[in-house]
Amino acid sequence: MSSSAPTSGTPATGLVVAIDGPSGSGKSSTSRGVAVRLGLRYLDTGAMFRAMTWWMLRQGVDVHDAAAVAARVGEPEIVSGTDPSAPTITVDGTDVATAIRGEDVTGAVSPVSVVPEVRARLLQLQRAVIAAAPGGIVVEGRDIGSVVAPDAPVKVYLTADPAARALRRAAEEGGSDVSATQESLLARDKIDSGRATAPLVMADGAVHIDTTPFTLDEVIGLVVALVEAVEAPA
Ligand SMILES: Nc1ncnc2c1ncn2[C@@H]1O[C@H](COP(=O)(O)OP(=O)(O)OP(=O)(O)O)[C@@H](O)[C@H]1O
Ligand SMILES: Nc1ccn([C@H]2C[C@H](O)[C@@H](COP(=O)(O)O)O2)c(=O)n1
Repeated sequence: MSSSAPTSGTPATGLVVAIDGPSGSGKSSTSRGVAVRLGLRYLDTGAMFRAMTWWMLRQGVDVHDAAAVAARVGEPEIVSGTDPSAPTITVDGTDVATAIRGEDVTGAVSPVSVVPEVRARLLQLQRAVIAAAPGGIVVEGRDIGSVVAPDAPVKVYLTADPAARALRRAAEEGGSDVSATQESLLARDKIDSGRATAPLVMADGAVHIDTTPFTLDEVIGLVVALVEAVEAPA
């Protein structure tokens, strides 16, 4: 683990644990595990970008036309349920939890995510969810520690070797092609890190955990220890 300098200030809301990192580094599984162990809420911001993308595709919007995407960004109602044992996501009342994991959405989410109007709309929704979780929340994505909740008292940046990430993802998907999976992860990393607005970066004050040698339970334990250290009385 390594850490850069801490930021100053505390959030106006309850405890926020910000977890960022590249695709397949273990953000969702770690965040849910930490939230369950600590009795916190959980928000998957990637699911919100996927939900927006799902809606654009369904409306026939050309996802490579940023102006066309920006023009429609205010229309869908995206609602995230924050129970870490059973997170939900709906668009205009339709459960899209399964649909947003399809190849069509995965292939289109990067161009939608770079559109500044998309990021601005989802940032507003993300901050509203955080504000509605006064007991504390674990929030995961790409820009949580840098943009969404820069004052979060616990910030974690998860990574893993591309080969480990591809193997884990392929195993999850029932043995899909590992090298194709790795290529797709790396392509999304490149876009996420290279975009002008809210690129994937390790936020100031974040603790870096390379999860490659650790089991999921071990990584959850490391993050829980970081939270407990922050919450312990001086
Ligand atoms: N430390 C770990 N050891 C082994 N497997 C892990 C570990 N962390 C996560 N995994 C597994 O790796 C896969 C990817 O994890 P997860 O979906 O949590 O990553 P992610 O960073 O949220 O991905 P994405 O950004 O694409 O949503 C899952 O099958 C998960 O169970
Ligand atoms: N805070 C976030 C969260 C996600 N994205 C984008 C980048 C990803 O490729 C895509 C899907 O996220 P995933 O489900 O893989 O976590 O959404 C983002 O730009 N900012």
